[in-house]
Amino acid sequence: MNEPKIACRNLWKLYGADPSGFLTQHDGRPSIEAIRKDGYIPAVRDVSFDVMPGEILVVMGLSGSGKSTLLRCLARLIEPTAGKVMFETHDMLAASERELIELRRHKMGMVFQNFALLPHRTVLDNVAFPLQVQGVGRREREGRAREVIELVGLKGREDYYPRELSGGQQQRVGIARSLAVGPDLWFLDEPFSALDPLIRREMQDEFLRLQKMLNKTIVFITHDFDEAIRVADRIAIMKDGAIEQLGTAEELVTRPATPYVAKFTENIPRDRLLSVKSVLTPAGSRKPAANSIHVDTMLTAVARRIMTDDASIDVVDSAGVLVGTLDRATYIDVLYGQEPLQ
Ligand SMILES: Nc1ncnc2c1ncn2[C@@H]1O[C@H](COP(=O)(O)OP(=O)(O)OP(=O)(O)O)[C@@H](O)[C@H]1O
Repeated sequence: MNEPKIACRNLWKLYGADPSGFLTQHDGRPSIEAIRKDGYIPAVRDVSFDVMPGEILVVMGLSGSGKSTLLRCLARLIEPTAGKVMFETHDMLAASERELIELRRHKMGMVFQNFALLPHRTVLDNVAFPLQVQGVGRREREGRAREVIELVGLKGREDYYPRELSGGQQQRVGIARSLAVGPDLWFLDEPFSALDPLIRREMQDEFLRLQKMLNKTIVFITHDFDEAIRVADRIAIMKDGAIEQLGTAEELVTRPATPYVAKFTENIPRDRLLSVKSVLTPAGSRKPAANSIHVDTMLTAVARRIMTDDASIDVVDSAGVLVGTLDRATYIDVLYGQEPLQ
């Protein structure tokens, strides 16, 4: 059985006069109304989840919903008010300052939206910097830095200064720097939000390419649903410090747990997320037509045929058995929101 890389249980972070005392007064589970009434700010509210090795968990939510605070509580850059965070076998909230520094230096990588590069150091020195802090000798750290610089596509720019690079290139330096220590766990807080849309997409591709090779465990914050859909294994949607729902993009869209999630996801282009499975009309048992399609086909891939062919389409499973049919009316209703999904 695979153990989670991060397990977080009943995590709270309240801002205000006496958050711990307030939580105790309310048996550790105050309502949002009680929190507001007493003037506390619910930055993180009773959050529990696991992130499995190699998984990309995306955290989404409106501004102020608690995404950054949650991420920082996981690394204990912010002290949670209550709860538990396990990173592998390490109890993060019981760890000493010294252990925390060691864990952050050796096992965690962090990338934030303002790349925070050192302006008077070259690309090579910026990337090698975390290794220098670890006390790694010059030859070894520069060798490692060159490797990750090549990995992020910046070979040849080792001697440039940050001001001589574009925004996207600077962000690559930030990514290379966070990778230099070979972290197991990668925290990314809106890493691409300062970039213009084309470069942003390029960086997402680059990120996915890297992740394919490196297979890190990642917690990734973004405001942008397009970005979330591209990179996430699962998505957590936060509101007022709590996780409203955590699931795959398809689950959030097809089975929203709350009206808030339904509203939050209503503008996601469904054809990119949903497969034929979500729009099947039952069919009896008969021999499927020769031009039938597989049940896992994405809706976007059948758009042309649906629009040009008046007949409904037979849908089969991997064994070639008829599992239902797909017709134009249901397809349009599901995609354009006329029909609740099954
Ligand atoms: N040091 C602090 N003192 C008081 N309140 C704080 C502090 N830091 C954050 N907050 C509050 O906690 C809540 C969550 O903030 P947080 O920065 O985690 O939100 P976010 O979802 O990351 O927002 P954004 O998308 O704008 O970055 C907000 O209401 C914020 O004002």
